[in-house]
Amino acid sequence: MLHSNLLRLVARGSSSRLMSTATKLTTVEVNDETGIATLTMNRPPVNSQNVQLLLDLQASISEIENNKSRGLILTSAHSNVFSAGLDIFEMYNTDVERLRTVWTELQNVWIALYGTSLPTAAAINGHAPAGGCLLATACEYRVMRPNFLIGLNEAQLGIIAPKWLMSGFTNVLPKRVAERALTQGRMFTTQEAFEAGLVDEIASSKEEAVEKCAAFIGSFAKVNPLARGLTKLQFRADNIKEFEKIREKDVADFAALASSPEVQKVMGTYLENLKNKGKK
Ligand SMILES: CC/C=C\CC/C=C/CC(=O)SCCNC(=O)CCNC(=O)[C@H](O)C(C)(C)COP(=O)(O)OP(=O)(O)OC[C@H]1O[C@@H](n2cnc3c(N)ncnc32)[C@H](O)[C@@H]1OP(=O)(O)O
Repeated sequence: MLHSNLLRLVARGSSSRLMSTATKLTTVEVNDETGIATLTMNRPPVNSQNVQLLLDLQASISEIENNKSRGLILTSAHSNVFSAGLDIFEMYNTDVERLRTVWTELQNVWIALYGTSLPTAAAINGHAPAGGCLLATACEYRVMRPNFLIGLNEAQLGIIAPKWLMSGFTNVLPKRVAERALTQGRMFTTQEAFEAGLVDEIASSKEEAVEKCAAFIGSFAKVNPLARGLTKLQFRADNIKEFEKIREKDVADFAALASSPEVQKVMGTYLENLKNKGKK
């Protein structure tokens, strides 16, 4: 009953409050009737994850946890990109300390999202490569618009994704599909992602994606939130424990790898290709 009431309210497009926007790069809006918070990334043009966006995401997740929201929907303010992953410009031609900060803040966002007891869902309204896919797979449910791409393409960039970064991905895909995709650095189309189980539903618009995410969160309306949250965290405990054991070494390993001349060269070429793409 509660669940169907919730769905009706969602469908009617009930009013919502814009909470503190934390900063300029994310906003949090709580639907007054459903109590579900929508966290929107807004760093034009592609929500590439620089340190500021990563810090703002953490602040917004904490805000949502503290304001008694019933769940969190992550989405993007842009029409064709959910998030382009880490800001490669911020990692290119920089010092080791900056690289350590970038990676530490990426870890912090991931653990905040993966490890929250709140119900979480991603309304993937555009491309979601690398760090974009990481955020989407840290959530419990994914709804994606058609004709976009999602995946962990690190292998194509000459980078080995650490285990924690793969864990959301490997949790939702059969092992052999995940292994092949990760070793190929494969980007899935929306349809392929749906067929493989990487996304749960396809929606024709962002609004529909957000509604479907809200319906997923609404499906827990009759479940005790404490029992739900603790059950979720038991499922995730092994990944979280393993991550906590290696997190400092992982920062050092990333900074050493990303600052190496070979990887800096790959980044330079990659950035050049991205810039030239726009001129073609
Ligand atoms: C080499 C990396 C080495 C180490 C890092 C290890 C860590 C890995 C985790 C990561 O997250 S790495 C990031 C990986 N991300 C990607 O490979 C995505 C690259 N971007 C794209 O494929 C496309 O931009 C897109 C599919 C996301 C969107 O395509 P479209 O809508 O056609 O936009 P444009 O390609 O024209 O891009 C617009 C604008 O944005 C800039 N940009 C795109 N992605 C990034 C990024 N990740 N970091 C910084 N900047 C990015 C792009 O250069 C364009 O800039 P203009 O100034 O030319 O407008």
